[in-house]
Amino acid sequence: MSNPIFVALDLPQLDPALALLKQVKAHVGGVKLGMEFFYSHGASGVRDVANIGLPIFLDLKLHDIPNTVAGAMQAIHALEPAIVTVHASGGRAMMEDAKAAAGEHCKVVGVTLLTSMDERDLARTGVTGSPHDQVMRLAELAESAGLDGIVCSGREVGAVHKQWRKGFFVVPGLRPSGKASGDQKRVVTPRQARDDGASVLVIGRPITRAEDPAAAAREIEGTL
Ligand SMILES: O=c1ccn([C@@H]2O[C@H](COP(=O)(O)O)[C@@H](O)[C@H]2O)c(=O)[nH]1
Repeated sequence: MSNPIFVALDLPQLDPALALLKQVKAHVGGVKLGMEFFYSHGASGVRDVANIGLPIFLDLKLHDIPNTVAGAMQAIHALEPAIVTVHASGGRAMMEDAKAAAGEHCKVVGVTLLTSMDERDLARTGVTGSPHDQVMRLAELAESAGLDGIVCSGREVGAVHKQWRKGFFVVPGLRPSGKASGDQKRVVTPRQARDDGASVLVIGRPITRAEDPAAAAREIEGTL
């Protein structure tokens, strides 16, 4: 099995981000670039990262009307991302149009419920029920819209995997045992998520903020 770890390169400066990626490259299978990276360094920053030779996951969490999201998907074709995110709560038509506009080799996955949210946070948005129920509901919607998979926490991935056998499941909110959760609330270990059916393990700070990022990535890889 190829390495499922995608390191989340949430760093404000381009050169240190590229240097860090070169250090950890041997121990990860891809790189995840989110809003912090994209808004700071744009398409040219993405190309600089792509030159290092790892698959690119553009975690832009698109969420707008269908026409606008489809236009954004077309605009990022040239960057040849392997994976792009949209918010599943943007609705079925938005997800259908996002998938239709994506490049042939680009997986489109729907963010269900952010891993930084628990039941109380969800209730404050006006949604009653558990995070588990909300993830299952949005997973069903994403599948019916033709997406490749979803983003969910490791607490739900086992159940979603049973319901959507061919789905592609991206799991952030991962912490090796004993490491600080920070702002993440629905947390599991990388090994647990992998055993429960995660296709991609998104790991940021446990690697990028480690004293020795290459050693941290190697250690996590060794637990899988
Ligand atoms: O529900 C979600 C969706 C996306 N993320 C992203 O994953 C990484 C996690 O970083 P850590 O430093 O390992 O906590 C980050 O880039 C988020 O934007 C998420 O955490 N949860």
